[in-house]
Amino acid sequence: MKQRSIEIMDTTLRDGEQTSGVSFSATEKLTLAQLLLTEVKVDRIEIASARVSEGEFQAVKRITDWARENGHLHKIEVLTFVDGDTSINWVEKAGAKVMNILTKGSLNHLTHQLKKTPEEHFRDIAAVIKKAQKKGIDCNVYLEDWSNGMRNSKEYVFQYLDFIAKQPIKRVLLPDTLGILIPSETHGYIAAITGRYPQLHFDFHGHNDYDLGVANALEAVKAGAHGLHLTINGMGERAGNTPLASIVAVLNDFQKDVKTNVNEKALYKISKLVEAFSGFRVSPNKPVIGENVFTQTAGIHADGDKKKNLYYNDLMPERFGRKRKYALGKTSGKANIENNLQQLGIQLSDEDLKKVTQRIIELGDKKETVTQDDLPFIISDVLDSNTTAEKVHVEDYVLTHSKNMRPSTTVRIRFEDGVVEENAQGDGQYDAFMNALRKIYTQKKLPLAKLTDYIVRIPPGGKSDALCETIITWNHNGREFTTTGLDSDQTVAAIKATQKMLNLV
Ligand SMILES: CC(C)C(=O)C(=O)O
Repeated sequence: MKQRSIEIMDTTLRDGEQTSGVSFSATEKLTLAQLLLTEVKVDRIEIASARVSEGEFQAVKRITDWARENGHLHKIEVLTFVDGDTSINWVEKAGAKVMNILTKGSLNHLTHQLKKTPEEHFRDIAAVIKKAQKKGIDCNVYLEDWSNGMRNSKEYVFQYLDFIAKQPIKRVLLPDTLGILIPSETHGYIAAITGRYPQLHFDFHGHNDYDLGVANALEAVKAGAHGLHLTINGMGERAGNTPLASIVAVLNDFQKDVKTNVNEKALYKISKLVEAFSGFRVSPNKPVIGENVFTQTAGIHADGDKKKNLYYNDLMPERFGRKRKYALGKTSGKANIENNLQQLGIQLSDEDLKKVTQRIIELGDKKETVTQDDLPFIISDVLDSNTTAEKVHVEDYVLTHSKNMRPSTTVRIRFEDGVVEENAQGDGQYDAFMNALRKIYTQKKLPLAKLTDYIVRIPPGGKSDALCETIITWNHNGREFTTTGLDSDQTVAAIKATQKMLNLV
């Protein structure tokens, strides 16, 4: 099948930066520009608005310097205004070669904001294009508020397009400025325009106010649009712009008669980088790039995946440089855990698997999220307590913590010959626990190992805050040894480590 190429213009560095509270530094802009063009392989990038600030000027300059040396200069675009020479001079000084001129795409905007007639506006636009041309700068034109223009002043839009069709411009950029379009409307408007002006190149620029950014972009393509404007992570004013990753996946999977140059494998990486640079967090359920979107939580899905790929769809994580994950929690079940163990290369007996599953369910019940990285620690903890023949068991305890009073603990320890209970205060809850234990051991005239070191840490590599590991070093009659305890609570983890010690001396 012959495929039509869709030009992808990324505007993360211009419209995306209009996300409330976001500002990229010049270095961040340069890094993202380089990655967008060389790794993500979008066709063009819009990197700034002219005249904004000295910082913005420096950022544009650094990007155009790099782009000139690397053959990308004509892929770098700057938003400019119908302001005589001002924007043109700014763009020229910054070394850019393409400007996207912001013009009016609705009679309402033209009349009430610019207070001009269509003829006056067209005259001003033509003058700007002419001056830019003389300086060797290419022009595209934005029809701001175009979607409202089509709804309420179609005649004006066509008058404008008749005018612009005679101008030496490269592309006409059609923004749904307020994100008000629904897909059928987008299709109708774009089809009418591309049908009437087959000689012109049209880009669709969507916003996501009704969560229809992707659907509108798809319809624009179906109706004959030649290019799309997108942002990484759907950043942008209000509800943002059409997200690049989502629409690329949709086009690749559902619109086989078109193709883009975008490299799917780079989409997750660039998403993470933009998230880090912007501080704008990606929702975990954001398609393609969200943290959770390739994580199966329900055990039944993991079971189906193992049996015959029963839950397969085309949206495979590997396409985007990601991996399928199986969540560990109270609904995860045996199959999820087995999948994780398989990925880690660990084999367990049925009995041990049951115990590990039980521990994960207990943690899940406490609303803790367990990650794959936590799994080896849970296994070691559960299986460790299996193998230690329990002579001594910490049967019950009460830990109290109060303001202006010392923490206290009541402990009940079961020995082979009966249960002993004591209480004590301490500098902290664990210290109080140890003081009570010491009383019990003194009473029973039993030796107790001395604590020499105490470390608390989140299991290394663990990305969740579900668990902490307490590692205690003991000395008994000159012999040093270490025990560990794992729990969501630090003191409980320490008590578990202590119980192991009681059974080792
Ligand atoms: C500034 C303009 C071009 C814009 O982003 C829009 O209309 O959505």
